[in-house]
Amino acid sequence: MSRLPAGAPIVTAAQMRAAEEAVFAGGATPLALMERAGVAVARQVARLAAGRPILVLAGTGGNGGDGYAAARLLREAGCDVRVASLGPPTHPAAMTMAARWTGPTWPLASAASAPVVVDALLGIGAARPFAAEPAAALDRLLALADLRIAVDLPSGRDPGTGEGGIQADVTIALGALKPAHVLGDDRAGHVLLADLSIPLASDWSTLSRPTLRPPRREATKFTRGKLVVVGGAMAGAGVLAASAALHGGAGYVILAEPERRDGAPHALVRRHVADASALATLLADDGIGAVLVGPGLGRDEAAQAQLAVVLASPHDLVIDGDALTLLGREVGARIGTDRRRVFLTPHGGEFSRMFTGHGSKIAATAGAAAASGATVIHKGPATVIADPSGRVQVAADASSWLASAGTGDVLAGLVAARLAAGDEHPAETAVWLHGRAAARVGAGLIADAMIPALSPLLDRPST
Ligand SMILES: NC(=O)C1=CN([C@@H]2O[C@H](COP(=O)(O)OP(=O)(O)OC[C@H]3O[C@@H](n4cnc5c(N)ncnc54)[C@H](O)[C@@H]3O)[C@@H](O)[C@H]2O)[C@@H](O)CC1
Ligand SMILES: [K+]
Repeated sequence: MSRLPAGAPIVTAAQMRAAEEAVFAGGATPLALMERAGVAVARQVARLAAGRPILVLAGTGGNGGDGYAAARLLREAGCDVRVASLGPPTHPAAMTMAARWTGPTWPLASAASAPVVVDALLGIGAARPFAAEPAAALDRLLALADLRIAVDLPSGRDPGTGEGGIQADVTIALGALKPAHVLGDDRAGHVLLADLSIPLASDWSTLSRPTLRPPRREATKFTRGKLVVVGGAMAGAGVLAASAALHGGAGYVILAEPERRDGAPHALVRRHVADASALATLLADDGIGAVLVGPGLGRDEAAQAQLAVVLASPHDLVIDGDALTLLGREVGARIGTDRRRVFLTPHGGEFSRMFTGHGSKIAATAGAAAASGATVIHKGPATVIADPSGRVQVAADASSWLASAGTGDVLAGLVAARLAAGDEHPAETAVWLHGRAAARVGAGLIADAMIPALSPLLDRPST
């Protein structure tokens, strides 16, 4: 997935149409807006085609209209352009754009291939799968192309969920990103955002770049963020989370472990906590900024007892891994968010054990945050962060090498560190640091290697 613009709004197809209507109410015509789309598409296609012949596949609706407009502009600019048409346009502005196109036009079924194919068949109005004949012609033309550029969406892709659709190398999102540009598989290819000057308001956006500041001059190790990580049966998970917390900005990290253990990092304060009552004693400390429970916790009775103690404490919490599975459907009832902030960091499986999500991953995560009162960091190829107020940020361009054991422990440790340190947006900062650290480590990353990559990011937030 490409590097998407930071902090860019993400809108549903319905919101996009409403925003367009507002532009029309303000005096712009649908034809003028379609021309803007055509200009944006033609500019990108000319750049990417670099002189190669171009075949524009034009549908019958607004998406096809964008295609006819782009084809005309490309031809005027001297490019070798042909159009393959799905049929006569039915959309009024598209009819005008088709009439203004005077270059060579073929029916889709009999069109000759070209090295650059521009897919302007279906956008946000895709209503059903293609019939057999256009589907076969499309497959043939796409297979023979060197470069496939989708206008607004790869045709057939569900704008809300990112499911289905043709395979594109580049997708030019028109006016705003839709969920399909950040969710689903990588069939949208490299996503470019074309600004059509359409005013938009949305609670959903791509992840913003965080504001990272060094500790205040008067900071002490305790005021910088005192964090307790509740370790469990799998010792490594707790160490990874606690190490990430130390490198991610917490001033004082205690790892509470069921057995006496030693080892690096030596900055980590290790406490032997034999049972739940010892944990309760450790947590009876007002100076604690946050508690992380879950990484390597296990799911046995001892783990249940530890989790109950953590939930009974008054501290802000990050709940991850096994602890999420232990909470299951009871999560909302058990976490109690009226006196504190709670962050849940599920992957897809853990999410579905807690919540009965509806709709796209964005909608389901927003629903889970509203229902539980917690901020939900729903991990995966696209990590969706939803807080209970309805605000959603999506990190969709993280390295696929992150699909590796222990990277979740690192993320949980980072969220907890930022929470303990008083970061206003701990989840967003943590996900950003996590993604950038993975990018720095690169191919073949292992979770341990991410940890030393974190500190330089705190120092140079713009990298
Ligand atoms: N978002 C924006 O601000 C703008 C959007 N425009 C374009 O307009 C598009 C939306 O236009 P529409 O609402 O007309 O929708 P589309 O053009 O995406 O699709 C609707 C058309 O395709 C046909 N169709 C649907 N499924 C089909 C199938 N399986 N096989 C064959 N035909 C099928 C429908 O009968 C209809 O004619 C956007 O995606 C974008 O490309 C631009 O023109 C202007 C600005
Ligand atoms: K398209």
